[in-house]
Amino acid sequence: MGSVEERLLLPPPPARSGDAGAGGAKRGKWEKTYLDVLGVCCSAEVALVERLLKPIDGVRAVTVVVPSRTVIVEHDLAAVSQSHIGNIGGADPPPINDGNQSPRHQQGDRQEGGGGSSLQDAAAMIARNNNDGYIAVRTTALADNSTVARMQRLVEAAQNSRSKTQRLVDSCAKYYTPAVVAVAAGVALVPLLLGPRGAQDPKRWFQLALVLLVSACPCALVLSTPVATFCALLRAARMGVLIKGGDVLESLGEIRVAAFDKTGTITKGEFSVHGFHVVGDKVGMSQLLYWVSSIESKSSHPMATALVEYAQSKSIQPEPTSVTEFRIYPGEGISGAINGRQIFIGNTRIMARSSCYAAGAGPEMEGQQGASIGHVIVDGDHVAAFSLSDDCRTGAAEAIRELRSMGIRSVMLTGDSKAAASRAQRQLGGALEEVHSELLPADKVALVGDLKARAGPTLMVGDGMNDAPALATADVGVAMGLSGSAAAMETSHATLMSSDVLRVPAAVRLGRRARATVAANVIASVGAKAAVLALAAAWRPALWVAVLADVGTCLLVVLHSMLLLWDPAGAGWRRRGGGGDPEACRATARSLAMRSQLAEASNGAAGTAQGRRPGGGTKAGCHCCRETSEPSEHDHTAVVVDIPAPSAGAERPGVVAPTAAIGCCSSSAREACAAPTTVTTVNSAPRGCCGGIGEGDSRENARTSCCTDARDSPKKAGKQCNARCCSGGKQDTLKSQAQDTISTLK
Ligand SMILES: Nc1ncnc2c1ncn2[C@@H]1O[C@H](COP(=O)(O)OP(=O)(O)OP(=O)(O)O)[C@@H](O)[C@H]1O
Ligand SMILES: [Zn+2]
Repeated sequence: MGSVEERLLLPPPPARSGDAGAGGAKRGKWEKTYLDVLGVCCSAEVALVERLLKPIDGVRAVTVVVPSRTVIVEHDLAAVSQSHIGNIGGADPPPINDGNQSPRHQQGDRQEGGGGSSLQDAAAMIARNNNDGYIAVRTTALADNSTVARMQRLVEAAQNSRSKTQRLVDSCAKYYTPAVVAVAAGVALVPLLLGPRGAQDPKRWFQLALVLLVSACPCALVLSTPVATFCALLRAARMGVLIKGGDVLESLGEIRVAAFDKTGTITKGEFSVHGFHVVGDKVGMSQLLYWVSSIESKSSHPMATALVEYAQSKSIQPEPTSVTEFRIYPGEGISGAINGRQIFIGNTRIMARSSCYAAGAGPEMEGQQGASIGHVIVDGDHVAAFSLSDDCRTGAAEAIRELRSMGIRSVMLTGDSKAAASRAQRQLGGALEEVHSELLPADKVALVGDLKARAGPTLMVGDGMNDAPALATADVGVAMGLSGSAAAMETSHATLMSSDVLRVPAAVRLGRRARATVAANVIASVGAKAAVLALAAAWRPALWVAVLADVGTCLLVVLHSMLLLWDPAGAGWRRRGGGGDPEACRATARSLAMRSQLAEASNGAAGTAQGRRPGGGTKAGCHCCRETSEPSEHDHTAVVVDIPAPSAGAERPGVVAPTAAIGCCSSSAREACAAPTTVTTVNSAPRGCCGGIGEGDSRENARTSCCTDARDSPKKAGKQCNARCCSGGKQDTLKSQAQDTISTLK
């Protein structure tokens, strides 16, 4: 515990994203301070954090959210300052702010965070980009009222409610050892208590006490859960599912209901536009497509991509820079101002928001069975309607049927229209047991809560930012890692590293196997000890039998847990670096490349994008599967970013550049890689992807054979390059996830 305490008290490196920070949110007389404390990595440390913070005068409540490594301290600002709390909690002192945003936002969002540089740096930069001008800033709402902040609160509430059971378990555990020692001492002292008659055989009682102490040694019992969990997490990672911890695995095994988001989860999220019709004669088609595509190019919604492409197919080029006042209305659509016009695009809800009450979609849209209908409102006038649709993913129906065969109900929760939801249900052959449509993010949360109450432990699979609160509310939230939003990945408890929804039943099955393994381990370890004790009490206490049973059950538990690595589907024991699952490997590579792309997009990468194949993905080969992965038809997001090598000495060890990234073993980038290519650091790269690379900590360069044909050994190929095989994003949870994967794959 001492070392944990040290870690918690150590101020984290200021430049690292997500390590530490503090900020506050005013709650009347009381202040809430949020600390991102790197040291909190398991629930065992919750009690320690509470012990550190609760005794402070003026602190009313301390909540530790383990998954996000956040400590929320409610305190009286007059009695104890934020910086005092921050210092004790191990975070940088909180900066002065109006107290509206949690600092746990990642680097790009950390204006108020304790990262130490964002707000100052930003001001200096703006003052440099505007020497001769001036900047007018108008604040229209408190950050506390923003959608992101609201979602964050929903997420937080969901995560807080989960840690209570864990606390109960933790508080029981701390009484075990003292209790055993006390009982053993009692047994040893029995002869004294019994008086002269009992003292005849004090040696026997003493031996019995020793046997009790050895038998009570909970080695096998303690190993029974973590070893099984470790093996199951490794197995999950190999099949392309990143699970954020053993408790998630446990919950996976209990799932009774699976709720699926539609767009991007059950369906591909690749819309095609069926029709785009101008309503009235106020605006021409070209003008309209220009406005719509320019505004949509700022949105990450799958419909936006389709509308932009539709405009481009009509030779209209969007100009996102001409759009101002861009806003997203989750579950409704988007809005923006362009050429002095206020434009709203979305479903019927957005019409109400824009004070436009059109009679209907228009006769052109009639007969568009099962399509999603969208509307365009310009300065309060309904000027266009469009229809689009997308299709279910391959394997979605099979996944749902498989879940049903396991006794799990499947439900759809979608923000899309009833018609679009019914269309998906028809494509699935009516496999879903319930379909709920036209839901806002809060509706999804309520429905997940309802499913939990009436049907039992619930799993939610989703991809969008609008799914994040529901993912957090579910017993297990699973994000679509390949195409999903950062918010969904950040909030979820597990991430699918491919678009293959069949991994969902596979993960649940693994969760069940892990639970059964743990149960058998517990029974074996407790049973063996009970047998030894019974033998000792009934016959004679033999210390060697107790020791043998102790070591034997430990071995048994470990070997039994390792069976989880066995793939019952027939692939057997998969070795790292040879014969891995090509699809999982390929998917991991794609997803990590995608994350690096996201990181690049948000921060502005210092690098050049190479190997980008619009609509075709990147040819990627990974050592873990020893195969060169051909892109599938869905590999749209794959990207390879090679960072040119800096001049000698330019590399700065310890400088974290989370945006710097390269794709996984790109063959197409071979030439570029033949020249030394250096990635200074990748703080979340699951190095196992390329098998055998990446010794040392995450800041070191790895010399790998990434750029050579994946089938060739590094020596045979004769070319080596300094390269990180795969890079991840900058989120802290993703980082820890990746680090978990690295250690498991190691
Ligand atoms: N960028 C956009 N352009 C046009 N319409 C949009 C946009 N974003 C959202 N909408 C409208 O809002 C509706 C709800 O969006 P939301 O993101 O909540 O759910 P969804 O993606 O359609 O479905 P799901 O919840 O299954 O992922 C969409 O069906 C669409 O009609
Ligand atoms: Zn979705």
